Amino acid sequence: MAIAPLAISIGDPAGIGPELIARIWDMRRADPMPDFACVGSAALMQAAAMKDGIDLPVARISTMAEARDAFGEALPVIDLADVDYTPGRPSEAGASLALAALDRASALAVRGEASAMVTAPIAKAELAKVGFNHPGQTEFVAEACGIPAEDAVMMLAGPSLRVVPLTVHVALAKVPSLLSTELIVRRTAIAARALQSDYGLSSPRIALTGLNPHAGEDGRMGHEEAEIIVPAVRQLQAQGFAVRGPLPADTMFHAAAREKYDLAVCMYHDQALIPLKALDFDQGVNVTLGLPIIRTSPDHGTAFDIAGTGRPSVGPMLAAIRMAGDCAARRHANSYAA
Ligand SMILES: NC(=O)C1=CN([C@@H]2O[C@H](COP(=O)(O)OP(=O)(O)OC[C@H]3O[C@@H](n4cnc5c(N)ncnc54)[C@H](O)[C@@H]3O)[C@@H](O)[C@H]2O)C=CC1
Ligand SMILES: NCC(=O)COP(=O)(O)O
Repeated sequence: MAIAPLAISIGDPAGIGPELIARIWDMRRADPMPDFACVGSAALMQAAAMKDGIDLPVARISTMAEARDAFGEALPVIDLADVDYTPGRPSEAGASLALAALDRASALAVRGEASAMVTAPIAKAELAKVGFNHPGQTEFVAEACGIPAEDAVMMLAGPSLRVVPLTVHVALAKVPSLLSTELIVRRTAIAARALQSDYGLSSPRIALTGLNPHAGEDGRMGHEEAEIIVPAVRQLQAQGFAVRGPLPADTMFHAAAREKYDLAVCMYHDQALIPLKALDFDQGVNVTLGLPIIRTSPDHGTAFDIAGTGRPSVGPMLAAIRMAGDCAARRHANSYAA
């Protein structure tokens, strides 16, 4: 049986999502990629493409089954609403479209009508104005899948590095109280199993960071390492995972250090995302591990400052589409091998 197309949610239509989707579809012949459908607005996609100098044929579809036939000649679009295209100027109508698209793309993936979902960027503050009450798309998709938000693990991956932030969209001051041995073990084990099943790493090597400078320097600069992280490392090792740490975060991202692990599990958002974006911004993918479905996203946000200028790089969005396609193909092959 053929693999179903991907569903791409349009993201905030005032951001760079629409022009990236249009440009990537336009590259499909020169640079083969998985078939996909855009969930959003057909007229808006055409307006974004035109501003980018692309003559974009669209095929309004109602089922994903129609997307495969259409993809070669037109961008398949599940047309949810007609919203004005005003790049760089977010609006409530645009945020409502972004939310509706995220919701529909999630449903398509959960029902298996899409082989994976790729989410173009949203602005969390804009979506909050129209009732979005999740910290990010990760938690929204987890809920759509019926799994607890704690079990949806964010990983950012690029050619040089993979990172998991154990705590994500929370104030830095709250991080120490949110970290626990249980949380570290649970989320690291989910990430390790996903690397085995979806990324073909039979025994992923995982390095855990410390929380404090120099991983606490024997308790002189903090106690979280000894009290929380070391017991987690021991438990994970006892479960058979190739885990080591806590390592000082400042010295584990240089080239030689990165060769010693497949995944860095970090204690908070910026500890993970700063090295990833410094090294791999233009090919960085944000993927949610631990879900029954596949969900990826580019590592960047809405970039309102350059929306509609033709300047945004397609690199991260294209990498997110390719990774979703690769993971879907691996799951498809595994389901036949089972
Ligand atoms: N996957 C998602 O949905 C994400 C959403 N966000 C949201 O995006 C909004 C804006 O966040 P910022 O911190 O400003 O990050 P941002 O990633 O939107 O922009 C940061 C800088 O990178 C540039 N940039 C971003 N993507 C680019 C691309 N493809 N090509 C060239 N340059 C690019 C922007 O022009 C800007 O100068 C926030 O509301 C945030 O919540 C942020 C990260 C991920
Ligand atoms: N910093 C990563 C980010 O903002 C993406 O979050 P999410 O919307 O994918 O949960």
